[in-house]
Amino acid sequence: MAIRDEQNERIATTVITGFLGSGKTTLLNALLAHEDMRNTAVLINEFGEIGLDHLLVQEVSEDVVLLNSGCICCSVRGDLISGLRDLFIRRTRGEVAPFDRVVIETTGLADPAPILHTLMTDPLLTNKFRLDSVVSTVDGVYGSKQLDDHVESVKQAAVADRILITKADLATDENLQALETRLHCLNPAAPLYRVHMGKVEPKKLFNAGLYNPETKSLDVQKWLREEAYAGNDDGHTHDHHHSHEHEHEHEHEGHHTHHHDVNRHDDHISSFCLTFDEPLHWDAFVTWAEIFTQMRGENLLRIKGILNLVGEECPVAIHAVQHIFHPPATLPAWPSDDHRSKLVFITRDLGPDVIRQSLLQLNAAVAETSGADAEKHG
Ligand SMILES: Nc1nc2c(ncn2[C@@H]2O[C@H](COP(=O)(O)OP(=O)(O)OP(=O)(O)O)[C@@H](O)[C@H]2O)c(=O)[nH]1
Repeated sequence: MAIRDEQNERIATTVITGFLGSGKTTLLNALLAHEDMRNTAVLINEFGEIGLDHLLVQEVSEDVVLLNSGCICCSVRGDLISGLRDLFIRRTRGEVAPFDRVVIETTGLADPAPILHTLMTDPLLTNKFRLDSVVSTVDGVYGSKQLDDHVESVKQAAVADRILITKADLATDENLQALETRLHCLNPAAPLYRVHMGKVEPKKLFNAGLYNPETKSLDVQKWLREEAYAGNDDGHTHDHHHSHEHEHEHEHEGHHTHHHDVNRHDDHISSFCLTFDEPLHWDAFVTWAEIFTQMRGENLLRIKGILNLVGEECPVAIHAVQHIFHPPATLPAWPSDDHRSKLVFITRDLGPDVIRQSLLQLNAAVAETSGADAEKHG
């Protein structure tokens, strides 16, 4: 599915999130030393905090350095978003190398959603940058306890495209497998990698977005990964029916059962895929999205989908993080012969039935109104 070149020109952006002390800085330091990070700009809050000194080779200006790997490292005091704009302006003026990827570390932020929302909706940024991936670090030792105690930790795992289990060297295999099973339930489509002192090939963390720069095309199947939600479809939340089979590329796979504790935050989380055989009316989907984001925004963690719309030949991709939707993208063609609408959800205290029924009801209402209008005018 080839697309226009301007998609290609937007700068791929990766956001690194994760609980306090879960290994974000260690990951970043390991990444910065990697030569595949050439052409990458990294935004961090403060150089001081991260201890980069031994890596610095050339100071470009007070807050920008060029590393051995060729990577540009930029420290931002305050707002990461204005930092991103500044960095882009410097790139345009030739003051820094023409990087084609940005990695943002969200130190000190419990919830990555505000940054993701700005990246997804700020017109100045969406023109120049595209959100490619969200990477979450989860502590191999304390991760389970953090999922129990802190809902932010659950949200960080739910919005991730890639999950890195850190400090695997300090945890037992049994604990790691239980943690992996739990994370896989929370977010079935995100590949899980165990890492030691942040060592991971950078390319494993990138190219999770809809646009695949290798093929210069939109790769819906790789992006949606609805097959990962198999067994959770239509009415089966993970509490009851989630398959513990790990279908994806774990570096270490686990097939273990775990014991449920009723108070665990992630026992309130469901992940599922809804499929609609009949085309949907765009007005019905928009009304549904408005109602649910206003009334149940807190319960939506992530939505991705491909829609078959009445009157449209081509599919439309939609993507939301919590209550904020990305601008919808019309794709140039269907990726396969399967033209059904598919929506994958990660939700909190919100099951698939109410979503399916409300969307179908709204769709029937819009169909009836448009049918009546057509009759009136015909
Ligand atoms: N043994 C071991 N220690 C690790 C590993 N990854 C990180 N650590 C240690 O864990 C501690 C916390 O790691 P950081 O990278 O600072 O974590 P962080 O998420 O950046 O922490 P904040 O910025 O405070 O949120 C440090 O002492 C690291 O050296 C690992 O894979 N193995």
